[in-house]
Amino acid sequence: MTGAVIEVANLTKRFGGTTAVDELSFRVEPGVVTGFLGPNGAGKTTTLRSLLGLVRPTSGRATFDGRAYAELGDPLRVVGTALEASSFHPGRTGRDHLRVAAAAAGIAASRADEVLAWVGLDGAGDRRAGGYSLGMRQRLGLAFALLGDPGALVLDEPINGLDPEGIRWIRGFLKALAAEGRTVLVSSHLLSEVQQTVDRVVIISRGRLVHEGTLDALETGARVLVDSPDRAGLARALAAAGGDVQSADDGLHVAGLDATAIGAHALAAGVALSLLAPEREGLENVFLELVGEGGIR
Ligand SMILES: Nc1ncnc2c1ncn2[C@@H]1O[C@H](COP(=O)(O)OP(=O)(O)OP(=O)(O)O)[C@@H](O)[C@H]1O
Repeated sequence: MTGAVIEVANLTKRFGGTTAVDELSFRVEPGVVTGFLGPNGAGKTTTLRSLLGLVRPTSGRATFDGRAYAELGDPLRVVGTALEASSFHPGRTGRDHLRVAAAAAGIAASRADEVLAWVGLDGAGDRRAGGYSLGMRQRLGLAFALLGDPGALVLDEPINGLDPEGIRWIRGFLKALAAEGRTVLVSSHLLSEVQQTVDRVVIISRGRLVHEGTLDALETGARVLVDSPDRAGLARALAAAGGDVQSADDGLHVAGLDATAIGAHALAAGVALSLLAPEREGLENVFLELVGEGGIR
C-alpha cells in the first residue's frame, strides 16, 4: 500500500472580507502520521474542505498525487475522510450507515462488517448510532473513512473529546495505518493532543503556514532540563556553548541547544550529567509562540 502525496499549493480561500486560508503551501507524505495544527479559526477545516472538494478555493490547488478530489475516478479508494463525528442519522444502526455508504460507492455490503471489526465496533453494529458514545461515533467515522480501503486518510479533530482509553486506541490505530504505507493527515488545535501520535507537523495560524517539519525539529526550539552534581560547571560550559541557561530548583533549563548538543558539551567540559530531559511542556510553548495569541479568532 502506498498512499497518495497530498499537496496544498498556494491555496487561498476568502469568505467575503475574511481570508480563511492565505497562500498556504505544504506537502503530506505517505508512511507517517502528519498533524495539521493551529488554534481555533486558523483555517484548518477550510483547508481540509478545499482538499476534499467541499469548498471551492479562491486560488491555488489542493491535490492527491497531483489530482484534485473532483478529478479522482474512484475517490473512496484514494482518500477516506472523517470531518464530523456527529453527522450520522441517530435512528440508523452503525452497520446500516456503512452499508448505505458502501452501496452508494459500489462497494460490497460485506465490507461494512469488515470495517466495523477493524475499528473495534463489531459488537455494536446493530445498535442505533444515536446511542453511541462520542468515542464510538469517532470509531464509526473511521470505519466510514476506511470503507474503500483508501491509501490516504484525512481526519478532522479525530481525538477531540475522547477519553484516555479512546485516545490510546486511536493513537495506535493511526500509527498502524501509516506503517502500512498510508498517508495520514490529522487536524487538531492542541499539539499536546497529537504529539504522541504524529511524526510530522504542519502548523498554521491566521490561514498561513508557520512551521512544517518533523516533531523532532520542532523540539529543538523547546527547552531541555539538565542537571549535574557540578551544576555551576555545567552552567558555565553550556553558556559558553551558546545556550540560554536558567537555574531553578529542579535543575538547569536550557534553550538554544538540543539534548545531543548538551551531552556533547558536558562531555567535552568533563562534567557528569545526572539529568537530561526535553521539556514536554516546552513543546507546547513553542507551539503557542509560533501561532501567537493573535492566531486565535
Ligand atoms: N462558510 C464560511 N463563511 C464565512 N466565514 C467562514 C466560513 N467558514 C470558515 N469561515 C471563517 O474562516 C476562518 C477559518 O475557519 P476554519 O473553520 O477553517 O478554522 P479552523 O482552524 O478549522 O478552526 P476550528 O478548529 O475552530 O474549526 C474563521 O475566521 C471562520 O470564521
